[in-house]
Amino acid sequence: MEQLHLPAYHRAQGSITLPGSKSISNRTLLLAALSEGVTTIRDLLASDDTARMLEALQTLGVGLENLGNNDWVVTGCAGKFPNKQADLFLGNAGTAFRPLTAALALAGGDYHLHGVARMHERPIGDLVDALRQAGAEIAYLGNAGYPPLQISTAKLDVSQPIKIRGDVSSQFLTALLMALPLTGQAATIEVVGELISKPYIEITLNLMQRFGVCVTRDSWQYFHIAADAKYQSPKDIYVEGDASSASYFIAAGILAGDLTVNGVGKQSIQGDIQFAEAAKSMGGKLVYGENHVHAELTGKLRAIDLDCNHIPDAAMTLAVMAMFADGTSTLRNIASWRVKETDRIAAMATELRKLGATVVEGADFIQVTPPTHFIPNAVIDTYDDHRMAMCFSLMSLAGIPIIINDPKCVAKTFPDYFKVFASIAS
Ligand SMILES: O=C(O)C1=C[C@@H](OP(=O)(O)O)[C@@H](O)[C@H](O)C1
Ligand SMILES: C=C(OP(=O)(O)O)C(=O)O
Repeated sequence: MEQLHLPAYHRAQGSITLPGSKSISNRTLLLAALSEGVTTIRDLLASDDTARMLEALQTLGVGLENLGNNDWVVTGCAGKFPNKQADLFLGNAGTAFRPLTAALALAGGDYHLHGVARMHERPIGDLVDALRQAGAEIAYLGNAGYPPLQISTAKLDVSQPIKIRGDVSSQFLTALLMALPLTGQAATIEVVGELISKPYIEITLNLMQRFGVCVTRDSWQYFHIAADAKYQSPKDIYVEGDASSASYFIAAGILAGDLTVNGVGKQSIQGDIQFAEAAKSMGGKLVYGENHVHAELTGKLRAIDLDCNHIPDAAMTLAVMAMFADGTSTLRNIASWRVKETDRIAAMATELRKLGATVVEGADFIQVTPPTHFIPNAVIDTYDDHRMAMCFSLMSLAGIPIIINDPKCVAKTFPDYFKVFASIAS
């Protein structure tokens, strides 16, 4: 297994420019394909997750042109995918797998959707249950409730409200929302139970509107799509920097330096920009700009006790920052960590303990008490989870040498992470 030895750094200085948002990139690619017209997408993320979406759209027969410099041209097919039969490998990309499941189930055709082994352990039953209410034909090819899936053409009927659970993943609601305009019928969604990761639904609604479909809603429980809803290309659309990726460099500035993070700012449509508020509550010294955040050395941090349901990805960065706080920190309402790239509560607890931390893990929380003495040169397992690798790199900025196993797992959303990290660390 490849290992990356990070030495004891003591300074993070300079500026970095973020890659495009994964969540915005994959939504924008799919919405452009579901639209009439040609869309030029600027600053698209180039990573494993977007590569899986691009490959899938190409296999489906959607016109794609790479202009270089992360700019792409998508020739929309209005959801009438030219290829009605396809085998789609989607890796571990939740933002490809879930939305494509819904779009293909409602567009019609014979499609085999599969991914890496971990994707076949990530639940999708709540989305399949909702799509089946609309008449979709979806079969589980492995364990019930999980990928891989076989989708077949079906006779759809969305005349009745579609009930969907949102307490395992918000991506199921995202997927259903984005796909329903394909039916050409008015449709109502009723969310059953608590909806998690709500800011990602805001991203979905924002981008659907950019592509001409306005969803009316009653808070977080009812969403309505009109019969004449039809996606139209906005012609040009820019992808803002990834706010989850920003968290690592905001934390780097707070822990060791004087760092400007370009690509996200107070105008960001991403929920993970609220990581900055959480970091400030720990004492982090931050200044927002229109399209950047500046972070500087803060010294001892304050421990926090925070409901992190709105920032599930960036909350992992808080868990590592908690190692430099003046007491025990608790990150709550993060049950979804258990069904992501790995069981993130278990993984985070296991790896933080290797550094000497005392960690209590619950069904939906993690409690971190920093050690009095850090254990140097800990060998960190990353569980094929990009965020584990990126989070733990931060330890080195506090003068703690650390070894990261399988560092290339960052390719899921940030292939150049360690190159960018090395450019600011000293
Ligand atoms: O909709 C999205 O783009 C995402 C939603 C979140 O997942 P959950 O809704 O499952 O928490 C987040 O963890 C993921 O990285 C991206
Ligand atoms: C959970 C994540 O990804 P996804 O669900 O989109 O695979 C993530 O990027 O942390």
